[in-house]
Amino acid sequence: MREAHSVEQVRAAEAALMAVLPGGALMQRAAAGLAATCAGLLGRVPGSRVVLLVGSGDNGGDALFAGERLARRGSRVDALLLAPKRAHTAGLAALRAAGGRIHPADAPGFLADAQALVGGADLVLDGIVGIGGRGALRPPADVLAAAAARSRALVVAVDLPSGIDADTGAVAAPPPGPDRAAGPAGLDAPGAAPGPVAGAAEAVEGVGGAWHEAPPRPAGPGLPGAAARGDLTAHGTAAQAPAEGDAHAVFGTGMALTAVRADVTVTFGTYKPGLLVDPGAEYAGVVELVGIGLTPPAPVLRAAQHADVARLLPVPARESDKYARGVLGLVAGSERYPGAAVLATGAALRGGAGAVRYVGPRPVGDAVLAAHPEVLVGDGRVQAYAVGAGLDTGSEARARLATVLDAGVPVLVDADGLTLLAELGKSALARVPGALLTPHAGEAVRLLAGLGLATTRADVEAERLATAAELAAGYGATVLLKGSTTVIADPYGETWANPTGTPYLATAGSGDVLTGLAGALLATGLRPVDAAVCAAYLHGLAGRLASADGVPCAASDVAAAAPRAWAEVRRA
Ligand SMILES: NC(=O)C1=CN([C@@H]2O[C@H](COP(=O)(O)OP(=O)(O)OC[C@H]3O[C@@H](n4cnc5c(N)ncnc54)[C@H](OP(=O)(O)O)[C@@H]3O)[C@@H](O)[C@H]2O)[C@@H](O)CC1
Ligand SMILES: Nc1ncnc2c1ncn2[C@@H]1O[C@H](COP(=O)(O)OP(=O)(O)O)[C@@H](O)[C@H]1O
Ligand SMILES: [K+]
Repeated sequence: MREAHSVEQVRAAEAALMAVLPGGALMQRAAAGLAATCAGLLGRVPGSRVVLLVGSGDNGGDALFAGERLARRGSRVDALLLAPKRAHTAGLAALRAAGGRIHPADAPGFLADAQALVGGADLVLDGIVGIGGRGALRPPADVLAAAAARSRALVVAVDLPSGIDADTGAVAAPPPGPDRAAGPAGLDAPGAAPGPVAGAAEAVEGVGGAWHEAPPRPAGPGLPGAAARGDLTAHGTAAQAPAEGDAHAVFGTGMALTAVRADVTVTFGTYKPGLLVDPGAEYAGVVELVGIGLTPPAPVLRAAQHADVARLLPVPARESDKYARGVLGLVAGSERYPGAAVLATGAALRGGAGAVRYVGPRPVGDAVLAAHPEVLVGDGRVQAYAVGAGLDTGSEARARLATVLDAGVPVLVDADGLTLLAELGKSALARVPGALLTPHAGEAVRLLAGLGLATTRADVEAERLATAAELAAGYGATVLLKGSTTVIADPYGETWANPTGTPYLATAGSGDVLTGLAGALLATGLRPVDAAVCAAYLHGLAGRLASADGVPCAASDVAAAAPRAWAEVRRA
């Protein structure tokens, strides 16, 4: 399991450790781990070209000391000091002593030289800001972040990609204005007002190493799954990329980034939530954790791995029968949307329950039976309900929802069921012993409106953790908020980020498949939060398997791949 801690928790743990260690020891531990990862990525260290982007705080200090270690092993190291007067003094002296070259941002011609160095580097180390960062990158860091994204160098972020919010994963929008001016003293200039934007185009696995079957990224020399930079379009900048060193072209086309896009992030002591949640997770690339001896308290966010899910997945006992394994009642589909019922039942049959009972209009039941003859049709006893996929919002749907919410068993509410729930308000869940709500961002907006809170889809997408927690507390239910990073929050404060998935899951009916899996797991007796964590994980993995080699998949392919996902998890 990956555990993430807030900046406040990291600072407290760091202070406790620093009180009993000699000065500078923590930074040396961090720098040693960082240099070791960089050396592994470079493969051959002597003769390699390493460029350090050095900001004004300890994040820059880490980069300088790691640069010192690489210089001593034969790398050519160039440090670009973005705030020369405030660069880490001891780190600077150490790098100088090891033969590193220092380039202060207030030197004439700095920007053009800096871009040329970044363009020719094998590895760029991003030590601009770490957990002390606030808002968008300031000039000239923003321009150098863009240069790093264009270059063929591997970009390694120190602790976290500069510019992402460590606690939320939000990436600030660029400040308003036609072109961004950059000056030598730019990093000391006032910061931009933060405002989140969605992450850009690259498809990555989110949390590196979580995957036994990594996505098809070209492998770097030393770290399996890490990308060797070769494809400019991966960073969405190739079409506009100006010639290296052409500062005018850079400013003329507004080529600046509000955050660094890393291939690899080396983070210290513990994961930061922003590394596990998009858009930050996408900017972080593959994340490596370097232990520095911190002992932080309970995490604010967790991300499951195969073994965690394997421990939770139900296994039938020797003398189980289908009722003991759990029966899911699926209240889904309508004459208008019969497919949702067919998809959800198909997935539910692969979700570990003993039986799936379909409850709904007769013609839909016939369609379900035609596709899945093993489904029971009609009312009967169940251990959990899943209600809402393709249900419609008319009077019949309302009556069905009311019956389910009164049945005294755990209930998963999805899609149209959520629209109706938002109208009814949280009191509608009063008699449900364990509710699981599975909104996408648009449905989350409606649910928040049901609590009297106005927001937008963009705000939900930028603040996924806060939104899920707010809904969980407001409705007294577990909430699985779907999206490029699916996050899960229960009403007692437990929060998870799902590390599996692929943008190929953005296909019609994919949410119905998730409903089927999660509903079945709920019926087996898992706690709603555990059912949600397992279902999201399996769904993401199944999506990856169904779209292997970049072949688009349909939602029914995702359901069909669920047993393979299950098997892969179990093998762990
Ligand atoms: N915690 C631990 O256990 C350990 C922590 N360690 C390391 O320390 C790091 C934290 O160091 P830190 O506290 O010095 O802050 P840091 O991230 O360098 O940034 C602060 C500076 O950045 C500036 N700045 C802010 N926003 C900006 C922006 N948008 N764009 C540009 N600049 C911006 C800000 O300037 P100001 O706002 O004051 O003008 C200030 O000067 C941590 O991430 C890890 O790497 C390890 O060494 C060992 C163990
Ligand atoms: N860009 C993306 N990356 C990864 N997963 C995604 C992405 N977009 C959507 N998904 C996943 O696909 C599913 C879509 O569900 P939903 O929005 O309910 O679709 P539908 O209503 O068509 O079934 C969710 O599990 C969501 O997390
Ligand atoms: K950084």
